[in-house]
Amino acid sequence: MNVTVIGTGYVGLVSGVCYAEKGNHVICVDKDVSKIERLRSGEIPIYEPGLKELADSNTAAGRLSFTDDLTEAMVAADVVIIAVGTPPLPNGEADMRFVELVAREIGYALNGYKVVVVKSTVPVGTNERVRGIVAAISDYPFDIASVPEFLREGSAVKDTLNPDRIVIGSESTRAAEVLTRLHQPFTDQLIMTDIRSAEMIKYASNAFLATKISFINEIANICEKVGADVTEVAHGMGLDRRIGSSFLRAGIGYGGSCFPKDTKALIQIAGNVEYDFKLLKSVVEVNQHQRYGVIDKLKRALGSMHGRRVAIWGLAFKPETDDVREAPAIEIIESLLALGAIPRVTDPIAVENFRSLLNHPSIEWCDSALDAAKQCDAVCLLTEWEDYAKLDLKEVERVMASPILIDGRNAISKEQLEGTLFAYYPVGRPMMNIEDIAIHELI
Ligand SMILES: NC(=O)c1ccc[n+]([C@@H]2O[C@H](COP(=O)([O-])OP(=O)(O)OC[C@H]3O[C@@H](n4cnc5c(N)ncnc54)[C@H](O)[C@@H]3O)[C@@H](O)[C@H]2O)c1
Ligand SMILES: O=c1ccn([C@@H]2O[C@H](COP(=O)(O)OP(=O)(O)O[C@H]3O[C@H](CO)[C@@H](O)[C@H](O)[C@H]3O)[C@@H](O)[C@H]2O)c(=O)[nH]1
Repeated sequence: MNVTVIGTGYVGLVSGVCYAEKGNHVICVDKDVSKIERLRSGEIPIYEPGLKELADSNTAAGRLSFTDDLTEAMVAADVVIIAVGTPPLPNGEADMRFVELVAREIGYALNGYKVVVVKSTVPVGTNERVRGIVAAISDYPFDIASVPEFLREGSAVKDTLNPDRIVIGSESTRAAEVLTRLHQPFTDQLIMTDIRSAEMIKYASNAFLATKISFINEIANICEKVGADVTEVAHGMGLDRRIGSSFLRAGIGYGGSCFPKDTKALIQIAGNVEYDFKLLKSVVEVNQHQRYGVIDKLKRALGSMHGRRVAIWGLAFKPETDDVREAPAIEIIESLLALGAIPRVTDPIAVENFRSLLNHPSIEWCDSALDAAKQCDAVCLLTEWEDYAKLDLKEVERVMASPILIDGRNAISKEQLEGTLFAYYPVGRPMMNIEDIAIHELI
């Protein structure tokens, strides 16, 4: 099948490469000419395990190509997939500008029957708007369908090639048949539904996962007060199949390009039909507050933060990605700067992206976790990179001014702490090594 994918962000690029991997001829289009040039020269602009190998082999096999010319890319297409961004507007609503512009471009480029798929995460009713925009421009026949994307960054290729399910929202038998043929090689779990339900499944799924995270974070906060261990609690809960063990890792809250934006968008979608989504509003509020637990623990350990050197391990919103969009690290570092502290920051791959978001003269950029810890009064682990869970903390302790470790992701093991004098502050678990007393009184 001939597939044209519009937008080469995470979703467009990964799904385009994976459609090619399943034997389709895929042309990926982006209006960002420099991105297309990089892709044509074999460079992958995002960090995503396994993506480059797959892109290279499919390009070499002649199944994958890149262009900035949408009209040319659509000539032979059976399916045209919209995968452009839907970033948040200041009021939380999704910004539909890019989707609507692409719909117009599709209208002008249409040259015969095609299935137009909306893969971007969009409010209910958007597919109908896209249909209206295309139909107002073109007389050629086409069908519209919603195929939301559920990939996670960092495991996007694996998720796309082995999805739990693929949701296909369509109201035309012809489109449903085309999209079944396109997606059957990925899974037997094809959920055929109407367009509005498909659009809603995406928001409801993200909102539910975000709810699990905020729920376990609140349980963690209570655990800290009553002396229970949230990792034990989550394990005990998760074994109940009705609950499930995933997305019960307590920490500093969710970030990334999806949960923060999609939860706020769903609150707005509900508000637009006069429904007050109270539960989801609390989920967002809990998440916003959770990151400041790191600052509270630092203050408890160090007293005044002015002039304190604080190492930050991890800037990305999660491991295995260089994406820093809505990363909790942003507000944590801003708070440290406001308190007069000196953040010494590091991340295996996200430093450059972070620097382009927040480049304050007081931030010290470091090459490694050990380098960042030098002469620091405390270390805060904000992203659970595997490397950090392997660090020799005795070595880290030696370079620090005082051995205080705030673990925002419960990533450090008991074994790592053994033989050190670290005051260890995890999330929702008992502290280890020394009593819960202010270190500044000791030193
Ligand atoms: N990032 C994820 O993990 C993820 C997962 C599931 C769903 N989604 C959803 O998928 C959509 C895309 O997300 P993303 O993270 O890939 O976006 P992104 O912002 O990383 O990339 C979007 C791309 O679209 C391009 N673009 C914009 N307008 C264009 C136009 N008129 N013609 C051609 N290209 C154009 C941009 O240049 C950019 O390269 C969003 O709605 C998002 O919510 C994202
Ligand atoms: O138990 C958990 C699981 C996740 N997180 C945090 O939640 C955020 C999101 O993580 P994850 O869902 O793994 O990453 P995303 O790439 O943002 O993927 C989510 O958002 C995508 C965009 O909509 C969807 O496609 C995916 O299905 C959905 O998982 C990250 O900050 C994680 O640190 C936790 O704090 N605790």
